[in-house]
Amino acid sequence: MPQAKIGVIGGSGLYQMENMTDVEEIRIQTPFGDPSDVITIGKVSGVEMAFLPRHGRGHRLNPSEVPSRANIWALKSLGVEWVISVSAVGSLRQEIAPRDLVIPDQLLDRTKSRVNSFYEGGVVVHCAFAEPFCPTLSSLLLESAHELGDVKVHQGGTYVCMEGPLFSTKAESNAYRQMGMDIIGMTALPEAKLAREAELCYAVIACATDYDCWYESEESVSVEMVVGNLSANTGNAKRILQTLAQKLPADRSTQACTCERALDSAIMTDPSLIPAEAKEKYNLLIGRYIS
Ligand SMILES: CSC[C@H]1O[C@H](OP(=O)(O)O)[C@H](O)[C@@H]1O
Ligand SMILES: Nc1ncnc2[nH]cnc12
Repeated sequence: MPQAKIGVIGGSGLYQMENMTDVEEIRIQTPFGDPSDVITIGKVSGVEMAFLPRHGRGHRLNPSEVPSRANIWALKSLGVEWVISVSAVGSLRQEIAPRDLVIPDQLLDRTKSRVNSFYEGGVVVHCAFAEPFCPTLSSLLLESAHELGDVKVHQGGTYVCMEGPLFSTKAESNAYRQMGMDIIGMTALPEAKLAREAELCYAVIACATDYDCWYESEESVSVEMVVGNLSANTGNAKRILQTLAQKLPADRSTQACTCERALDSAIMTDPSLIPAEAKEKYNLLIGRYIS
């Protein structure tokens, strides 16, 4: 099986990476079903990268249907350590204009019907999630975006993740603004939680496509508006990934982030009481802690 250290989950508008060379498509099965689509492995700036379109090619899966457990598991099984999500978001702040990029540093969960954890069936795990995005990866993304020179990028901000698939009401949009949220989307959760449970470094390039529906002098969000602004944004996201690929350190243990050891002291269940079948099932994620 080919391996890659970098995984990219493409969101709305990003279904393939044309700047990849030496590409190979692989279909991966996981204990949590099939990922959103085949995974393309290839080289970007000479570095191995695995690419997975979150909604499937042709955008067939709505945000609630995205098989996040299978997606994160599949990337982990390829040896991925760094996961970058490219995501379309609405802006809840005047200063974050459509086509700007944001590297968020906080998350608020407003999803209602998603499974948030890998662990069940006799394995209980409580990971720290105070810092939901990897600070190392986020700052390298920011640095890469700044180096492009012609992209407006905002450092930090809170991403509120709603269930969807309908967009928000004006009451909701204004309430999120009053709560201090900066951008809104439908997909960073449970992805970020699952990445943490799989000890992956995870960060988001959020591409602002609209002002949601709070801004009285602007048209409310529509798919047409999102798609119109996305083509410029996804092009910039691809350029950032090209720069980032050359910056990622070979060894995560030298970095300040603790993502690589997120399960240290997080597994509550007495290993001797974990059922043999659960041990086998979760070997990829927790084998080194329970054997
Ligand atoms: C097409 S607009 C709504 C859709 O776009 C975002 O998806 P993604 O984060 O995968 O880029 C948003 O979360 C919604 O799923
Ligand atoms: N306004 C919005 N709300 C939720 N998800 C979005 N994705 C892009 N724009 C969005």
